[in-house]
Amino acid sequence: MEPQENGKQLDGPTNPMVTPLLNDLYQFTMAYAYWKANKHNERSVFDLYFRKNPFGGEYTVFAGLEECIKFLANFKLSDEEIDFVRHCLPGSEEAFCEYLRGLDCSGVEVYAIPEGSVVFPKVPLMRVEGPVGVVQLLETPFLNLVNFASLVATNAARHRFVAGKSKSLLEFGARRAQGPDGAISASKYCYLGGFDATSNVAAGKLFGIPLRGTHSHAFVSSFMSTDEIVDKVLHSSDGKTTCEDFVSLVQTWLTKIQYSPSLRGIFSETNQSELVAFTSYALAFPKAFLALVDTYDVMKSGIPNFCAVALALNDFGYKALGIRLDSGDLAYLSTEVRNFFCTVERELKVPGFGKMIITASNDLNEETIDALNKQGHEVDAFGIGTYLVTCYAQAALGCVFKLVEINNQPRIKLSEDVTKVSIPCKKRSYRLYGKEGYPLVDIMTGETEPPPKVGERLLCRHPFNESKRAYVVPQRVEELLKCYWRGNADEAREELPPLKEIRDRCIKQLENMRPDHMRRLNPTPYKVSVSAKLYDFIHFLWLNEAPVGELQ
Ligand SMILES: Nc1ncnc2c1ncn2[C@@H]1O[C@H](COP(=O)(O)OP(=O)(O)OP(=O)(O)O)[C@@H](O)[C@H]1O
Ligand SMILES: O=P(O)(O)OC[C@H]1O[C@H](OP(=O)(O)OP(=O)(O)O)[C@H](O)[C@@H]1O
Ligand SMILES: O=C(O)c1cccnc1
Ligand SMILES: [Mg+2]
Repeated sequence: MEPQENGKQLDGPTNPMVTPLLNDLYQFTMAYAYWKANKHNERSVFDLYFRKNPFGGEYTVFAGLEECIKFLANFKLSDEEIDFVRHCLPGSEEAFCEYLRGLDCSGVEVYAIPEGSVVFPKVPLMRVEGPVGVVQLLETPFLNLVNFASLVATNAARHRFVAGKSKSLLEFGARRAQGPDGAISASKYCYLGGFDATSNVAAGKLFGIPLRGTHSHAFVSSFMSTDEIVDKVLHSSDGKTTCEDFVSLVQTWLTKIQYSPSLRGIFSETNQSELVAFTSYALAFPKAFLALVDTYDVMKSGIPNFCAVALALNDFGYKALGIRLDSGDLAYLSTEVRNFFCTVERELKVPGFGKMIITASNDLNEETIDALNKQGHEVDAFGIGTYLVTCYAQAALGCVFKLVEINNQPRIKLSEDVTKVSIPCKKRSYRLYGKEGYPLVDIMTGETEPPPKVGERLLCRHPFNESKRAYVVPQRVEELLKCYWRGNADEAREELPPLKEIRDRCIKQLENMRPDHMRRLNPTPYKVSVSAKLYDFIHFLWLNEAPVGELQ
């Protein structure tokens, strides 16, 4: 099989560790047992879905699909891998190796909700069909590729929701992420979920994500004296004039600020080595000067030092970018800093100085941003690491992969816990939109049922709770599952869009949700339903498969 996308060979997954062996042993033992029983080519249908929205919310962002399709398109066991699998299955027959050697995904079909969509519990994100021997081997890699991707994309979307549209959100997590893949995946999917940029250079190169960053305390504390600045020359931004001694110019500005009537009193002496560090950074990046201002004291040292350098740059046609705060009370400090910048703008008549960018970082998460909003703050950009990329508030999404049909026979998995009962049958799903343009309900139907029609009243039933049902007259009907892989068949399938397009889709869908589903406190659950026919069938099969107990 030639893995192709519109005639082009599809690359493999981003992480070369994603191979058919990135699997649980039991997938191979089952594959062997299917093969032994000559069942391996039976046509199976599996649904990949999750049961509960993460982070106490009522929505989830679906991510990871592109990586799954790239994995599928390149699914092939090497001879070395086959030898290892054989070694793991003592007593297995040599002929099984022949089977594994010929194994690929040419007989597999994948229908999925487009990546970046807002999705809900129980509705299949992916429907995977094909010979049970090979589809069984897709369970673990697919779940691995979707679970963290969707969790971290949802976490990013929630941070965006609380920060608001106008703030810049920067992902700073590489140092704290769970290993290299945790870092790369988090950068990719935080961008998908609505972040603006990452500090992770590898992710910038791999996915074209905008790169952003400031500098650290090490840079500030590494400087000790003015003598360390050897080259003090700064050419103006238009190249027409030259400042021979930028260090002295900065010092002159610091003195001016010190004697400015409205600024006097906020500070007296600033830390000199910090000033040297800022000056040196400005000489390296005159067009993109920014400073971390909390190494010694934000208001008494960092801010006046920063302003002295920024004003000196301004004399030669450069506009400084802004500052970063990395400790202390971020609401209070950002407000104080903004006031200071505005006073400088007014007193020293430097237009735009008050609009300098204030970036905040330091163990930020949804709650702290919410608290800052409530207190009032002047932060323009949030740099977020640990809580975002490790998904500190919830360890896993809990996506599962369940058999719903084999040889055209619907299958069900029962459980004492009704939320864990699977919804049988090869299904279709639709999103029904109401009069106000919001999605109202997702509905699953049997594969052969006629689709819901615009303007036609339809009964939507809770899959397990008999009394929960509603009539819906959809104003728009969107079929959710689209074909992303059809083995070798030439028939059209969906393209894999660039990451930026997936991100745009995600942002648009999140904006189009009814606000009560999105709020942080006690959000309204979005309705997920089945057709009347599917409801009846689920309960018929349930009764059929559940043994009747006997009381004695
Ligand atoms: N106004 C605020 N309201 C609520 N939380 C805040 C506010 N300002 C900062 N925070 C958060 O409070 C915590 C403060 O962290 P911590 O107690 O470690 O102090 P720190 O400022 O980092 O001190 P240090 O300089 O000693 O590291 C961080 O998680 C930060 O995001
Ligand atoms: O959301 P976060 O996990 O805080 O990610 C960002 C943090 O990473 C950097 O410093 P680092 O944490 O390495 O050092 P620090 O704790 O001494 O600031 C940066 O200064 C932020 O504080
Ligand atoms: O660029 C930054 O400011 C940055 C990057 C990673 C972690 N903390 C801060
Ligand atoms: Mg920190």
